[in-house]
Amino acid sequence: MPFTHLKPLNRLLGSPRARHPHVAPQAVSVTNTSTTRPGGRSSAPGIPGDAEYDVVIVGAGISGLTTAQALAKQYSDAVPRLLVTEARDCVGGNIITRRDGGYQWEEGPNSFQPSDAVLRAAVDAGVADRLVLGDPKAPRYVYWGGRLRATPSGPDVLTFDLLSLWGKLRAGLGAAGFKAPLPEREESVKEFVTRNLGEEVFQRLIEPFCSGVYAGDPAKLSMKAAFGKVYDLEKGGGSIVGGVLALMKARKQKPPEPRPADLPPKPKGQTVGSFDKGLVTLPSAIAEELGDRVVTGWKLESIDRSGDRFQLTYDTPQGRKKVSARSVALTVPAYTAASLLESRFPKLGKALSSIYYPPVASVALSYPETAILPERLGSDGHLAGFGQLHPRTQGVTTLGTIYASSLFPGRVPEGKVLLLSYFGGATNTRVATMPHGEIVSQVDKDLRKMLIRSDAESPHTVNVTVWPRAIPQFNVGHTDLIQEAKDDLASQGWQGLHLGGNYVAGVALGKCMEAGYKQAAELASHVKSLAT
Ligand SMILES: Cc1cc2nc3c(=O)[nH]c(=O)nc-3n(C[C@H](O)[C@H](O)[C@H](O)COP(=O)(O)OP(=O)(O)OC[C@H]3O[C@@H](n4cnc5c(N)ncnc54)[C@H](O)[C@@H]3O)c2cc1C
Ligand SMILES: C=Cc1c2[nH]c(c1C)Cc1[nH]c(c(CCC(=O)O)c1C)Cc1[nH]c(c(C)c1CCC(=O)O)Cc1[nH]c(c(C)c1C=C)C2
Repeated sequence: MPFTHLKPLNRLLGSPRARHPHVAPQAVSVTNTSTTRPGGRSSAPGIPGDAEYDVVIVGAGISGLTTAQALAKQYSDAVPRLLVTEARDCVGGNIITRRDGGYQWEEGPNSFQPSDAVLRAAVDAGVADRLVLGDPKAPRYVYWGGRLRATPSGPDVLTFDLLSLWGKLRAGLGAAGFKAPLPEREESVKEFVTRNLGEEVFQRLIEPFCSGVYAGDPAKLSMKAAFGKVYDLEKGGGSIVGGVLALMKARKQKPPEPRPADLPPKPKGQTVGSFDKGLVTLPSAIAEELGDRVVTGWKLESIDRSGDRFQLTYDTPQGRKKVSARSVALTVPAYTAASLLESRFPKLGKALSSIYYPPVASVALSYPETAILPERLGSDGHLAGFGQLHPRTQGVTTLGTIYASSLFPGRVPEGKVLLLSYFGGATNTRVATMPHGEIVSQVDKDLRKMLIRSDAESPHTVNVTVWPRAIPQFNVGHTDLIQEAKDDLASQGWQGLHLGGNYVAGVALGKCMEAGYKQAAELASHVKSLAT
């Protein structure tokens, strides 16, 4: 289990894509083989213009789809007329699974933490039997001082060698409360962690962890917004240990509600999950269940208000269409929400357009198993572990690499390994304009320092995807920006327009799903309040 003594942090913590030339591609990928993207849906031509709905959800990424799924399953009485609209020709948003030549890989997210929200979505979509879980013991490595070192995994918390003895002592003392108090001003992740746990924990564990979750810059990310649960520990308990104890006491006094009987058992340890045919299984299954309540190729062009209804104008394969709704959930990226609303809501426009999305490349390379350095092989002779992260100080450009073929079975031809590396991010924005060949060469060069034999043959490039705007950064001030945007909408009585999506919910897939369920309840309650 990685980062165990920081477990709370972990816990929180087809081309052309667009049907229309004016829809900006979300990611640009080049695959060595021709494939079609699973999960694609054709647009439903049957939706009439000027149709009236109770709720319209804009965006069929995981946030919009789980909101719709919950509305359809739990609130169909309050919300009988529901429509989900997606600009691209397929559902899933960032979730893109591809398969070809014996390989299966993810271009966007690679896995999720199997929280109850995720399990609920899988059960409701009828795909719980297709869940696959990674080995909870698979180590995560950090490259430090010329070696890959396992992050602590419980029993080895005192002996692991990623931190020095002094680093461990400093972290222990700080966690117990021997540290400067929480300041009034909002701290960055770097400031918070250095103050609480010391420089070593920051440099060797948390800085790479920020790459592995946000591809972000920890000097800019906000502790409160990016890792709120850990922030709350110190705030609520005076120290990290104090916060954990207070939380345990509160849980004892008010035990959690029993889990619904239809959910699969809670997975043991800190594992990650996917589906046998990849992450796209879930959005595809939800969209399938929703049937003609989902339309693709529908790009929202404008939103207006008339009386107590919202008027939405779309560019669709059948031309311009208008629909009206009592309530709208906008689950598009922050920059899209800003451009749709800024003329009427300048404060919202300024707030949302300032949320930064750095570019990230995901690079899938395959090597023969014989190319792996012998010391990286497990007792079964295969590459062992979840993956590795590379602190920015260690002379490696690639942010990190997931051992994709080790994590879940059946994703490579016999005798091969598939490594999914990430490149760029908030501290290396040059990736957006780098030729793909150059990115691949650099990743390969980096891997030969740590994982691949220096004399190994060149890798087979399975895929390179460059996300020009990959992940929203929860930088210092983020919580205030979201509040400003919501306040601006409320000031003109537009509470029926809900802002959703990962820049509000949190970037983890599980967070998006959790927020989707909450948003469904709010939308249903808004619609009910209008009806009475
Ligand atoms: C490279 C990468 C790796 C990641 N790895 C992980 C991981 O391992 N685990 C994890 O938990 N998370 C990971 N994430 C984060 C996670 O994938 C996202 O936070 C999540 O998928 C966001 O879902 P969403 O529905 O909020 O947004 P999106 O997926 O962005 O969906 C928004 C949708 O809105 C549509 N849209 C945009 N404009 C319009 C318009 N005008 N009209 C109609 N529709 C519109 C878009 O086409 C899109 O489909 C990763 C992300 C990236 C980019
Ligand atoms: C640039 C590299 C990235 C890698 N994954 C992501 C990026 C930006 C995005 C990402 N990864 C995770 C999440 C969800 C977090 C959550 O709270 O559930 C997101 C948005 C999961 C994750 N991946 C790694 C860790 C340590 C975590 C946290 C949860 C866990 O422990 O499982 C590690 C990791 N991510 C990447 C690599 C190369 C890597 C290496 C070990 C890629």
